[in-house]
Amino acid sequence: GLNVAIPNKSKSIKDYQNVYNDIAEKIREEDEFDNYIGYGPILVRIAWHSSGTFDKNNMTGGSFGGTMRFKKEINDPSNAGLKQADEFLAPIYKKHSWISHGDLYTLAGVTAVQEAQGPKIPWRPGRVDQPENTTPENGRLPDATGDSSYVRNYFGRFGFNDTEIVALIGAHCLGKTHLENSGFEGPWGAASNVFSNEFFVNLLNENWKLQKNAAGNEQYDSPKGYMMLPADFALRQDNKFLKLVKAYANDQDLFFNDFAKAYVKLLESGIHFPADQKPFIFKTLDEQE
Ligand code: HEM
Ligand SMILES: CCN(CC)c1nc(N)c2ccccc2n1
Repeated sequence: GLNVAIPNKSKSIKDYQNVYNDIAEKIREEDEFDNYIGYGPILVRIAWHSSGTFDKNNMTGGSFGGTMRFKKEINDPSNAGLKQADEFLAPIYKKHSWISHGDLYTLAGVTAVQEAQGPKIPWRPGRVDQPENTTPENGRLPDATGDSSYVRNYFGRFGFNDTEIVALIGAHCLGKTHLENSGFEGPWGAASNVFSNEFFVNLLNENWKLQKNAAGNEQYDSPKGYMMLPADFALRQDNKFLKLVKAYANDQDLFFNDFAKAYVKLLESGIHFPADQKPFIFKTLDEQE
Protein backbone atom coordinates (compact mmCIF):
# COMPACT_ATOMS: atom_id res chain seq x y z
CA GLY A 1 0.00 0.00 0.00
CA LEU A 2 0.88 3.67 -0.21
CA ASN A 3 3.55 4.77 2.26
CA VAL A 4 2.76 8.00 4.14
CA ALA A 5 5.84 10.01 5.15
CA ILE A 6 6.03 10.98 8.84
CA PRO A 7 8.44 13.94 9.14
CA ASN A 8 10.28 14.11 12.49
CA LYS A 9 8.91 17.35 13.99
CA SER A 10 11.92 17.71 16.31
CA LYS A 11 14.39 17.83 13.39
CA SER A 12 15.05 20.88 11.19
CA ILE A 13 17.05 21.49 8.03
CA LYS A 14 20.06 22.17 10.31
CA ASP A 15 19.96 18.59 11.63
CA TYR A 16 19.82 17.12 8.13
CA GLN A 17 22.53 19.52 6.90
CA ASN A 18 24.71 18.08 9.70
CA VAL A 19 24.14 14.55 8.35
CA TYR A 20 24.83 15.83 4.78
CA ASN A 21 28.08 17.43 5.98
CA ASP A 22 29.24 14.25 7.75
CA ILE A 23 28.63 12.22 4.57
CA ALA A 24 30.29 14.89 2.39
CA GLU A 25 33.36 15.15 4.66
CA LYS A 26 33.71 11.35 4.73
CA ILE A 27 33.59 11.27 0.90
CA ARG A 28 36.41 13.86 0.83
CA GLU A 29 38.39 12.03 3.54
CA GLU A 30 38.19 8.56 1.97
CA ASP A 31 39.20 9.74 -1.50
CA GLU A 32 41.36 6.71 -2.38
CA PHE A 33 38.43 4.26 -2.69
CA ASP A 34 38.15 2.45 -6.06
CA ASN A 35 41.38 3.89 -7.49
CA TYR A 36 40.58 7.43 -6.36
CA ILE A 37 37.07 7.52 -7.80
CA GLY A 38 35.83 7.75 -4.20
CA TYR A 39 32.54 6.71 -2.60
CA GLY A 40 30.28 9.21 -4.41
CA PRO A 41 29.19 6.95 -7.29
CA ILE A 42 28.21 3.97 -5.12
CA LEU A 43 26.25 6.30 -2.81
CA VAL A 44 24.30 7.51 -5.86
CA ARG A 45 23.80 3.83 -6.80
CA ILE A 46 22.61 2.65 -3.35
CA ALA A 47 20.06 5.51 -3.29
CA TRP A 48 18.85 4.45 -6.77
CA HIS A 49 18.79 0.72 -5.94
CA SER A 50 16.91 1.25 -2.67
CA SER A 51 14.29 3.19 -4.67
CA GLY A 52 14.44 0.99 -7.78
CA THR A 53 12.47 -1.88 -6.24
CA PHE A 54 9.28 0.21 -6.58
CA ASP A 55 6.40 -1.22 -8.58
CA LYS A 56 3.45 1.10 -9.22
CA ASN A 57 1.26 -1.85 -10.26
CA ASN A 58 1.04 -3.15 -6.70
CA MET A 59 2.53 -0.17 -4.82
CA THR A 60 5.34 -2.27 -3.29
CA GLY A 61 9.06 -1.61 -2.88
CA GLY A 62 10.75 1.79 -3.07
CA SER A 63 12.96 3.70 -0.62
CA PHE A 64 10.37 4.16 2.19
CA GLY A 65 11.07 1.08 4.37
CA GLY A 66 14.89 1.17 4.26
CA THR A 67 14.91 -2.59 3.56
CA MET A 68 18.32 -2.33 1.81
CA ARG A 69 19.67 -2.76 5.38
CA PHE A 70 18.54 -6.41 5.36
CA LYS A 71 20.67 -9.27 3.95
CA LYS A 72 17.95 -10.38 1.57
CA GLU A 73 18.10 -7.08 -0.34
CA ILE A 74 21.79 -6.10 -0.07
CA ASN A 75 22.67 -9.65 -1.21
CA ASP A 76 20.56 -9.33 -4.37
CA PRO A 77 23.10 -10.03 -7.16
CA SER A 78 21.99 -6.70 -8.69
CA ASN A 79 23.37 -5.00 -5.55
CA ALA A 80 26.86 -6.52 -5.81
CA GLY A 81 29.38 -3.93 -4.59
CA LEU A 82 26.86 -1.92 -2.57
CA LYS A 83 27.81 -3.50 0.80
CA GLN A 84 30.74 -1.05 0.64
CA ALA A 85 28.25 1.85 0.47
CA ASP A 86 26.29 0.40 3.40
CA GLU A 87 29.51 0.06 5.45
CA PHE A 88 30.47 3.63 4.54
CA LEU A 89 27.12 4.80 5.98
CA ALA A 90 27.20 2.67 9.16
CA PRO A 91 29.18 5.22 11.28
CA ILE A 92 26.98 8.03 9.95
CA TYR A 93 23.89 6.11 11.15
CA LYS A 94 25.59 5.37 14.50
CA LYS A 95 26.12 9.09 15.08
CA HIS A 96 22.64 10.12 13.85
CA SER A 97 20.47 7.13 14.85
CA TRP A 98 17.36 9.34 14.87
CA ILE A 99 17.33 9.17 11.06
CA SER A 100 15.56 6.33 9.24
CA HIS A 101 17.56 4.08 6.90
CA GLY A 102 15.30 5.07 4.00
CA ASP A 103 16.07 8.73 4.61
CA LEU A 104 19.79 7.99 5.10
CA TYR A 105 20.22 6.02 1.84
CA THR A 106 18.42 8.67 -0.22
CA LEU A 107 20.12 11.60 1.55
CA ALA A 108 23.47 9.95 0.80
CA GLY A 109 22.57 9.88 -2.91
CA VAL A 110 21.60 13.57 -2.81
CA THR A 111 24.84 14.48 -1.01
CA ALA A 112 26.95 12.51 -3.51
CA VAL A 113 25.40 14.23 -6.57
CA GLN A 114 25.76 17.73 -5.10
CA GLU A 115 29.33 17.15 -3.87
CA ALA A 116 30.23 15.87 -7.36
CA GLN A 117 29.35 19.38 -8.66
CA GLY A 118 25.99 18.14 -9.90
CA PRO A 119 22.62 19.92 -9.63
CA LYS A 120 20.82 20.69 -6.35
CA ILE A 121 18.48 17.83 -5.47
CA PRO A 122 15.50 18.93 -3.30
CA TRP A 123 14.91 16.28 -0.62
CA ARG A 124 12.15 15.46 1.86
CA PRO A 125 12.57 13.27 5.00
CA GLY A 126 9.89 11.10 6.59
CA ARG A 127 10.61 7.58 5.40
CA VAL A 128 9.89 5.04 8.19
CA ASP A 129 11.94 1.83 8.61
CA GLN A 130 9.85 -1.27 7.96
CA PRO A 131 10.42 -4.83 9.24
CA GLU A 132 12.48 -7.46 7.42
CA ASN A 133 9.40 -9.34 6.21
CA THR A 134 8.46 -6.33 4.03
CA THR A 135 11.71 -6.65 2.02
CA PRO A 136 10.84 -6.97 -1.69
CA GLU A 137 12.02 -10.07 -3.52
CA ASN A 138 15.27 -9.95 -5.52
CA GLY A 139 15.16 -9.27 -9.27
CA ARG A 140 13.39 -5.89 -9.41
CA LEU A 141 16.43 -3.98 -10.70
CA PRO A 142 17.15 -3.66 -14.43
CA ASP A 143 19.14 -6.00 -16.68
CA ALA A 144 22.17 -4.38 -18.33
CA THR A 145 21.68 -6.41 -21.53
CA GLY A 146 18.23 -4.93 -22.28
CA ASP A 147 17.38 -3.13 -25.53
CA SER A 148 15.46 0.17 -25.87
CA SER A 149 12.00 -1.41 -25.52
CA TYR A 150 13.18 -3.30 -22.43
CA VAL A 151 14.50 -0.04 -20.91
CA ARG A 152 11.29 1.89 -21.70
CA ASN A 153 9.13 -0.91 -20.33
CA TYR A 154 11.24 -1.32 -17.20
CA PHE A 155 10.97 2.35 -16.21
CA GLY A 156 7.31 2.32 -17.16
CA ARG A 157 6.89 0.36 -13.89
CA PHE A 158 7.62 3.64 -12.08
CA GLY A 159 5.54 5.76 -14.45
CA PHE A 160 8.64 7.43 -15.94
CA ASN A 161 8.51 9.00 -19.43
CA ASP A 162 11.33 9.07 -22.02
CA THR A 163 12.78 12.35 -20.67
CA GLU A 164 12.98 10.96 -17.14
CA ILE A 165 14.48 7.65 -18.34
CA VAL A 166 17.27 9.21 -20.43
CA ALA A 167 18.06 11.84 -17.79
CA LEU A 168 18.33 9.23 -15.03
CA ILE A 169 20.72 6.99 -16.99
CA GLY A 170 22.94 10.06 -17.37
CA ALA A 171 24.09 9.23 -13.83
CA HIS A 172 26.43 6.83 -15.62
CA CYS A 173 28.69 9.87 -15.91
CA LEU A 174 29.86 8.73 -12.48
CA GLY A 175 31.96 5.76 -11.49
CA LYS A 176 32.53 2.60 -13.47
CA THR A 177 31.49 -1.00 -13.99
CA HIS A 178 33.41 -3.76 -12.19
CA LEU A 179 33.71 -7.25 -13.68
CA GLU A 180 33.45 -8.85 -10.20
CA ASN A 181 30.18 -6.99 -9.48
CA SER A 182 28.16 -7.05 -12.70
CA GLY A 183 30.19 -8.95 -15.26
CA PHE A 184 30.97 -5.72 -17.12
CA GLU A 185 34.33 -3.96 -17.09
CA GLY A 186 35.58 -0.46 -17.57
CA PRO A 187 35.66 2.33 -18.41
CA TRP A 188 39.35 2.44 -17.84
CA GLY A 189 39.66 5.82 -19.50
CA ALA A 190 37.14 8.13 -17.97
CA ALA A 191 35.79 6.73 -14.69
CA SER A 192 34.85 9.99 -13.06
CA ASN A 193 33.58 11.46 -9.82
CA VAL A 194 32.44 14.74 -11.39
CA PHE A 195 28.78 14.97 -12.39
CA SER A 196 28.43 16.15 -16.01
CA ASN A 197 26.78 15.38 -19.37
CA GLU A 198 29.88 13.40 -20.42
CA PHE A 199 27.95 10.14 -20.65
CA PHE A 200 25.82 11.60 -23.46
CA VAL A 201 28.80 13.24 -25.22
CA ASN A 202 30.69 9.94 -25.22
CA LEU A 203 27.63 7.92 -26.24
CA LEU A 204 27.25 10.11 -29.34
CA ASN A 205 30.85 10.81 -30.30
CA GLU A 206 32.92 7.73 -29.56
CA ASN A 207 33.66 5.02 -32.10
CA TRP A 208 31.91 2.11 -30.36
CA LYS A 209 32.71 -1.51 -31.03
CA LEU A 210 30.62 -4.38 -29.65
CA GLN A 211 32.91 -6.97 -28.12
CA LYS A 212 32.94 -9.75 -25.58
CA ASN A 213 34.54 -8.89 -22.27
CA ALA A 214 36.59 -11.18 -20.01
CA ALA A 215 33.38 -12.52 -18.45
CA GLY A 216 32.02 -13.40 -21.90
CA ASN A 217 29.42 -10.62 -21.84
CA GLU A 218 28.98 -8.26 -24.79
CA GLN A 219 29.65 -4.60 -24.18
CA TYR A 220 30.56 -1.59 -26.34
CA ASP A 221 34.15 -0.40 -26.05
CA SER A 222 35.80 2.70 -27.50
CA PRO A 223 39.44 3.30 -28.55
CA LYS A 224 39.78 5.74 -25.63
CA GLY A 225 38.97 2.96 -23.14
CA TYR A 226 35.38 4.02 -22.47
CA MET A 227 32.53 1.48 -22.38
CA MET A 228 28.78 1.33 -22.71
CA LEU A 229 26.45 -1.36 -21.44
CA PRO A 230 24.02 -2.71 -24.04
CA ALA A 231 21.28 -0.89 -22.06
CA ASP A 232 23.31 2.34 -22.30
CA PHE A 233 23.80 1.89 -26.04
CA ALA A 234 20.05 1.28 -26.40
CA LEU A 235 19.61 5.05 -25.90
CA ARG A 236 21.19 5.53 -29.35
CA GLN A 237 19.05 2.84 -30.95
CA ASP A 238 15.64 4.44 -30.41
CA ASN A 239 14.74 7.69 -32.19
CA LYS A 240 12.97 9.29 -29.23
CA PHE A 241 15.75 8.37 -26.81
CA LEU A 242 18.40 9.54 -29.32
CA LYS A 243 16.77 12.97 -29.60
CA LEU A 244 17.08 13.38 -25.82
CA VAL A 245 20.68 12.07 -25.80
CA LYS A 246 21.59 14.77 -28.35
CA ALA A 247 19.78 17.47 -26.37
CA TYR A 248 21.71 16.60 -23.20
CA ALA A 249 25.04 16.21 -25.02
CA ASN A 250 24.58 19.80 -26.26
CA ASP A 251 23.10 21.37 -23.14
CA GLN A 252 24.48 20.38 -19.74
CA ASP A 253 22.10 22.76 -17.90
CA LEU A 254 19.09 21.06 -19.50
CA PHE A 255 20.50 17.68 -18.40
CA PHE A 256 21.09 18.96 -14.84
CA ASN A 257 17.53 20.29 -14.58
CA ASP A 258 15.89 17.17 -15.97
CA PHE A 259 18.11 14.86 -13.92
CA ALA A 260 17.30 16.66 -10.66
CA LYS A 261 13.55 16.36 -11.27
CA ALA A 262 13.74 12.70 -12.27
CA TYR A 263 16.05 11.77 -9.37
CA VAL A 264 13.65 13.36 -6.85
CA LYS A 265 10.78 11.39 -8.43
CA LEU A 266 12.84 8.17 -8.24
CA LEU A 267 13.89 8.67 -4.59
CA GLU A 268 10.28 9.48 -3.62
CA SER A 269 8.56 6.73 -5.66
CA GLY A 270 5.67 5.17 -3.75
CA ILE A 271 5.72 7.74 -0.94
CA HIS A 272 3.00 10.26 -0.09
CA PHE A 273 4.41 13.39 1.59
CA PRO A 274 2.20 15.91 3.45
CA ALA A 275 1.10 18.66 1.03
CA ASP A 276 2.68 21.36 3.23
CA GLN A 277 6.08 19.62 3.53
CA LYS A 278 8.57 21.83 1.69
CA PRO A 279 11.68 20.05 0.39
CA PHE A 280 15.10 20.89 1.87
CA ILE A 281 17.83 22.18 -0.47
CA PHE A 282 21.22 21.58 1.14
CA LYS A 283 24.33 23.70 0.81
CA THR A 284 27.47 22.02 -0.51
CA LEU A 285 30.57 21.98 1.71
CA ASP A 286 32.13 24.62 -0.56
CA GLU A 287 29.10 26.88 -0.06
CA GLN A 288 29.56 26.70 3.74
CA GLU A 289 33.29 27.54 3.84
C1 HEM B 1 18.68 0.64 -17.56
C2 HEM B 1 18.98 1.07 -16.33
C3 HEM B 1 20.30 0.77 -15.66
C4 HEM B 1 21.11 -0.31 -15.80
C5 HEM B 1 20.88 -1.58 -16.64
C6 HEM B 1 22.29 -0.07 -14.95
C7 HEM B 1 23.36 -0.96 -14.81
C8 HEM B 1 24.52 -0.68 -14.12
C9 HEM B 1 25.64 -1.57 -14.01
C10 HEM B 1 25.73 -2.97 -14.61
C11 HEM B 1 26.60 -0.93 -13.28
C12 HEM B 1 27.97 -1.47 -12.88
C13 HEM B 1 27.94 -2.01 -11.47
C14 HEM B 1 29.33 -2.55 -11.10
O1 HEM B 1 29.82 -3.39 -11.90
O2 HEM B 1 29.91 -2.12 -10.09
C15 HEM B 1 26.09 0.37 -12.94
C16 HEM B 1 26.78 1.31 -12.20
C17 HEM B 1 26.25 2.54 -11.82
N1 HEM B 1 24.94 2.94 -11.98
FE1 HEM B 1 23.59 2.09 -13.23
N2 HEM B 1 22.17 1.15 -14.33
C18 HEM B 1 20.97 1.69 -14.72
C19 HEM B 1 20.43 2.89 -14.29
C20 HEM B 1 21.02 3.73 -13.35
C21 HEM B 1 20.35 4.86 -12.72
C22 HEM B 1 18.89 5.26 -12.98
C23 HEM B 1 21.26 5.44 -11.88
C24 HEM B 1 21.12 6.63 -10.96
C25 HEM B 1 20.22 7.59 -11.11
C26 HEM B 1 22.49 4.66 -11.99
C27 HEM B 1 23.67 4.96 -11.34
C28 HEM B 1 24.83 4.19 -11.41
C29 HEM B 1 26.12 4.60 -10.87
C30 HEM B 1 26.43 5.94 -10.18
C31 HEM B 1 27.03 3.57 -11.14
C32 HEM B 1 28.52 3.51 -10.81
C33 HEM B 1 28.73 2.76 -9.52
C34 HEM B 1 30.21 2.51 -9.23
O3 HEM B 1 31.07 3.29 -9.73
O4 HEM B 1 30.52 1.54 -8.49
N3 HEM B 1 22.32 3.63 -12.89
N4 HEM B 1 24.80 0.50 -13.45
C1 LIG C 1 30.97 8.21 -19.54
C2 LIG C 1 32.05 7.17 -19.33
N1 LIG C 1 31.84 6.56 -17.97
C3 LIG C 1 32.65 7.06 -16.82
C4 LIG C 1 32.56 8.50 -16.63
C5 LIG C 1 30.90 5.57 -17.75
N2 LIG C 1 30.31 5.04 -18.83
C6 LIG C 1 29.39 4.07 -18.63
N3 LIG C 1 28.78 3.54 -19.67
C7 LIG C 1 29.05 3.61 -17.33
C8 LIG C 1 28.07 2.60 -17.09
C9 LIG C 1 27.77 2.22 -15.79
C10 LIG C 1 28.42 2.82 -14.73
C11 LIG C 1 29.38 3.81 -14.94
C12 LIG C 1 29.70 4.22 -16.25
N4 LIG C 1 30.64 5.20 -16.49
